[in-house]
Amino acid sequence: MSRTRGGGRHLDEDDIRVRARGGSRPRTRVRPKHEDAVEGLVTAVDRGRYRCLVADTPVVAMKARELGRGSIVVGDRVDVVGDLSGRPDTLARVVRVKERRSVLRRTADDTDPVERVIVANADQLAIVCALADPPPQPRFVDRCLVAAYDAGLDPLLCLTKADLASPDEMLRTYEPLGLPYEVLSPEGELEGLRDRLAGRTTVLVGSSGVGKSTLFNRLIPGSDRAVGHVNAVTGRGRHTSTSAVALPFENGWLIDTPGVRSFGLAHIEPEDIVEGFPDLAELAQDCPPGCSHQPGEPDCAVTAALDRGEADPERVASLRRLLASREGEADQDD
Ligand SMILES: Nc1nc2c(ncn2[C@@H]2O[C@H](COP(=O)(O)OP(=O)(O)OP(=O)(O)O)[C@@H](O)[C@H]2O)c(=O)[nH]1
Repeated sequence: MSRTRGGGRHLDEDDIRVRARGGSRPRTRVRPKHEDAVEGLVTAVDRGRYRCLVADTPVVAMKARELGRGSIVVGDRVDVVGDLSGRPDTLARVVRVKERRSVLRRTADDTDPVERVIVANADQLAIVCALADPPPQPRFVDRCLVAAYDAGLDPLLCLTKADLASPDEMLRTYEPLGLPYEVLSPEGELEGLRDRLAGRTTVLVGSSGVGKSTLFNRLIPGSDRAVGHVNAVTGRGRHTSTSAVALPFENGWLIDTPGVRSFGLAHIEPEDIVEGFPDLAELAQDCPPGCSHQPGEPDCAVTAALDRGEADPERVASLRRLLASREGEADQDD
């Protein structure tokens, strides 16, 4: 079996056991080569069942045994065989997972080395943060940014409840990062946000109460987030709040992650965060190995450039904040 860089597996001919010539009886069970497999997109996962969209038909599938323990997540492109009619009580089989373009991961907490893939093949991370009720949570935003940089997703800041408070302070905080953002209120236009989402695969994250469901339901009226999750895979009323669900939106996909309230970042190396700041990454090449880039760190080339006036102080401050959030020093928003 060959493994691809993104963790996908392809079966090749070595994987198919060939009966030695000269056997007396023909095999009764021929292992299919899956040449007839059809490509599908995983839109929901629930306890070993994968809802896949196959040529516009929603099909429920299980994982073929030969795929072993490797995970299949929402956003995966897969090859499916078997009953693809989508009729109730039919079950197809996922036989291949295609190479992933991107992988959004989290660790359960900052001390847990086990990383989980949450979503595959997304290209944008929409970080939903309220301006009031609950108060803005810049540290949550920072952690999401680190996860986005690590996954290679473009971050998008969605500031909700602008009818309750001004976005100015949050915008000042994030201005040095040059983040795209949308300021949203109940009666306000959604056109700008729609444009940013159209044609892309966007994962939405936000902590409880920030208005993520409200936003989802405005963008996709009738999607009824909570009920949607329950029915997406099994058609039954079971609560599946921890798994992601992809919904089609304007030639792209919106992926809701109801169970993801924060990102454990233990799997992320500080260098990966610095890479998110190309201007500072170049300077950091002259730092000693393992440099924290924090004030007082000996021989830090970033600090030296800052002192010479050759580094943007706001960007250095942002980088330091994100590095600190990786260390868990700024885990909780006040
Ligand atoms: N004033 C104001 N209230 C809002 C806005 N958006 C959402 N709300 C309210 O905020 C509360 C929380 O909204 P939800 O959409 O349920 O928030 P959520 O992020 O999905 O939270 P969970 O359901 O806990 O995941 C609800 O009472 C909404 O009516 C907004 O733009 N302005």
